[in-house]
Amino acid sequence: MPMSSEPRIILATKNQGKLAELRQLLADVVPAEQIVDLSGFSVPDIVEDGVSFAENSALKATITAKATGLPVIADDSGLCVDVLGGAPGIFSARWSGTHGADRENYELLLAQLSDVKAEHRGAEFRCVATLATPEGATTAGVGVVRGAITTAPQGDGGFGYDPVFIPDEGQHLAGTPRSFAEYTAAEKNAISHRARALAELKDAVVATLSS
Ligand SMILES: O=P(O)(O)OP(=O)(O)OP(=O)(O)OC[C@H]1O[C@@H](n2cnc3c(O)ncnc32)[C@H](O)[C@@H]1O
Ligand SMILES: [Mg+2]
Repeated sequence: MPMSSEPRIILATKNQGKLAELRQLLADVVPAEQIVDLSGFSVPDIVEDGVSFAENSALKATITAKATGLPVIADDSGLCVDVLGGAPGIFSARWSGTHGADRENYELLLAQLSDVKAEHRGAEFRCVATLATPEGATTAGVGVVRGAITTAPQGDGGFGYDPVFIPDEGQHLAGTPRSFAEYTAAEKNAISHRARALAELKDAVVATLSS
């Protein structure tokens, strides 16, 4: 890999929470100064009209790579609740009707689940991360983390639905069950859907940057 501080890979997300996590998750394979966000690039507005995380993730990555001429990583993700048949799913970002209204989105979800007993509150975060080259090649990684929906928000960290999601794997950590919004960044990055999707992509990222 050339020792250059030129941007070499773009993270194609407008979500600041995702952006921070993706930067941390790539830190072991790409020097920080070679990873840039969308600011400074002219990319057409992307309509996420796919019907799966995979389709929307590929749309965001391929359109951005073609528009910028650089390799791109995009992430499409969301919360899938068992008793809602997998909703909000691909509609997670605008479940309440307003895109990116995190509090309204999780409050609506909690209201919808208000009569659902603890044993039926299972859910999972899903993420598909796509690496696209300007030539149109794509590689995808998929990640899932299982957990349960709380009855009230817990914690101020993270973003999106983190205050209402308690990961099953958190049970080995000390103390009462904590939501993702009560995890440190490192704790969340150790088990998250996004970390797992990125782990599947890392070899392809290294190969693309060294070609
Ligand atoms: O499309 P981009 O620009 O990447 O940003 P976005 O926020 O619209 O992202 P998505 O279309 O992938 O929608 C994903 C939504 O799912 C939620 N979400 C995804 N990962 C999450 C996580 O790790 N913690 C909490 N909520 C998450 C969050 O509310 C996001 O807005
Ligand atoms: Mg989006």
